[in-house]
Amino acid sequence: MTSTVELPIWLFVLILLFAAVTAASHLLFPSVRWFFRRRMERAVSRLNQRLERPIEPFKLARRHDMIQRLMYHPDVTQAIVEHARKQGIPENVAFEEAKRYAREIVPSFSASAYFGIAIRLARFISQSLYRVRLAYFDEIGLQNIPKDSTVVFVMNHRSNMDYVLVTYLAAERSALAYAVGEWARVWPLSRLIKAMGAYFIRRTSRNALYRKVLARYVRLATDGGVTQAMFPEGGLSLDGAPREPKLGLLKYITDGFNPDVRDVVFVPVALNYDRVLEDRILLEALGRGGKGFRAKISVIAGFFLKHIWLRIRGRYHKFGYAAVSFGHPLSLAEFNKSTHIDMTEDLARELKHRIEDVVPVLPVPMVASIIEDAETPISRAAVEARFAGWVVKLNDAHIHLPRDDLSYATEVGLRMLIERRMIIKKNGCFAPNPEQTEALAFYANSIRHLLK
Ligand SMILES: CCCCCCCCCCCCCCCC(=O)SCCNC(=O)CCNC(=O)[C@H](O)C(C)(C)COP(=O)(O)OP(=O)(O)OC[C@H]1O[C@@H](n2cnc3c(N)ncnc32)[C@H](O)[C@@H]1OP(=O)(O)O
Repeated sequence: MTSTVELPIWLFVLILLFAAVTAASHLLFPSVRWFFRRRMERAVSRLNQRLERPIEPFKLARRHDMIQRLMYHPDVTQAIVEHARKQGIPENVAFEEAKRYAREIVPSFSASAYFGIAIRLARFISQSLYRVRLAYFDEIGLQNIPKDSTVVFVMNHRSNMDYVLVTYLAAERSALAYAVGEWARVWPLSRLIKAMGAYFIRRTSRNALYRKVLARYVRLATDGGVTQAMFPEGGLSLDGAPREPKLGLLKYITDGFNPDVRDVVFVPVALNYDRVLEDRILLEALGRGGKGFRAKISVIAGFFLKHIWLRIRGRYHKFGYAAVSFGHPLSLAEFNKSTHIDMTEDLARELKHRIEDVVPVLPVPMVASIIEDAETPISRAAVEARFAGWVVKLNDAHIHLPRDDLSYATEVGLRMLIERRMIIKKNGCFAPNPEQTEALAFYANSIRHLLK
């Protein structure tokens, strides 16, 4: 063993390199990974002390383990066999296909990314664009949600600001795992969204294997107590009115629901705005028969650059009020006790009802509906009088009157609608701008269901 070996330098260097890589992968990397995991666990346990709903161990599980759990679940294994038979492909090929779906769906939550970056960014963006208000908050209902239940926030979808606002407003309570459509599955956005703990879903996928993997993941996350957030409408409202709910995710949550394991509590969330950032783009899509929501990067960049320039020149105004309501929670265990022909459908209808009930009534939507309903041009005093009338009639609804001042609220509504040329002023009276009737309707439609 003591004899010397003569080696060419390049071979000696190669041997050294292999030794270094082996040492790193077997010694250094695992200890670095252990170090960072310990650090993350300490950070999370500190976080959990202040969160109302602590981050669940399920969410912190290693992504690889979660994918394995999904892949070897009997339901998924059976779906793989069926898929292979139907497609006439070998089972290992079907297995790899299912694994691809699992990798696409399963997030890799990072508490530091969520609480360190996203929450701060969400607060900054929300407060710099809007006067953010909490319209209605069922304090007692939310406080009485059992700690061991799984909470699912179900919300209406009016703008991409929805999840920014709700993430910011729910920050003290918990980290929300959103169900995100395929539109966001572009690198690097997809990595960021997975780090937020959100999971990707495909809409209109007719692939039974994919849907089985998705259904199983939703089941695992729900049994794991993960606080979730979803938009049952399945997409942004194009005309401003609430859309019919899609049933898939709700079905995946109710299928196999066992109240003895863990209750599921749905929290209805309703959002409304004096100005929806994407309103023109949504109306364009509506004009194209709802096909394709086209938000060009150049348009978005131009929009923000214009407002940064206005801010530099001190002429920037926020986009009015943005309000969020947290409605009366629904316990699935309780809901399950009453008889249902189609539980999922009944559940979807009840949640839609609870969301719509608490949609915040803001100055612009209210003034827009008053002017849209007026047969003839209407004076400012008449607008204010009708506004006052609705405040009385809608005693259950959540009318946000800035400064608790009806006259000021009327002023805000009229000013913003004039500035955006959705209404015109002639001889002291206000009327819809004939070229902007859809835009005016877009805001009126958000509360139309309350003005019945
Ligand atoms: C800057 C700072 C930022 C800070 C921020 C931080 C965090 C930020 C994270 C990002 C956050 C982004 C947030 C994005 C927000 C969106 O992307 S919203 C759009 C995506 N979300 C959704 O679509 C949710 C609602 N959609 C669904 O539930 C849909 O059903 C699904 C699951 C997508 C599937 O849709 P689909 O393919 O059209 O199929 P669908 O006909 O609805 O039916 C599906 C299932 O429902 C069943 N079903 C249908 N009708 C019935 C019935 N009556 N009874 C029972 N079952 C039924 C069907 O049988 C089928 O079941 P399976 O055969 O699969 O078992």
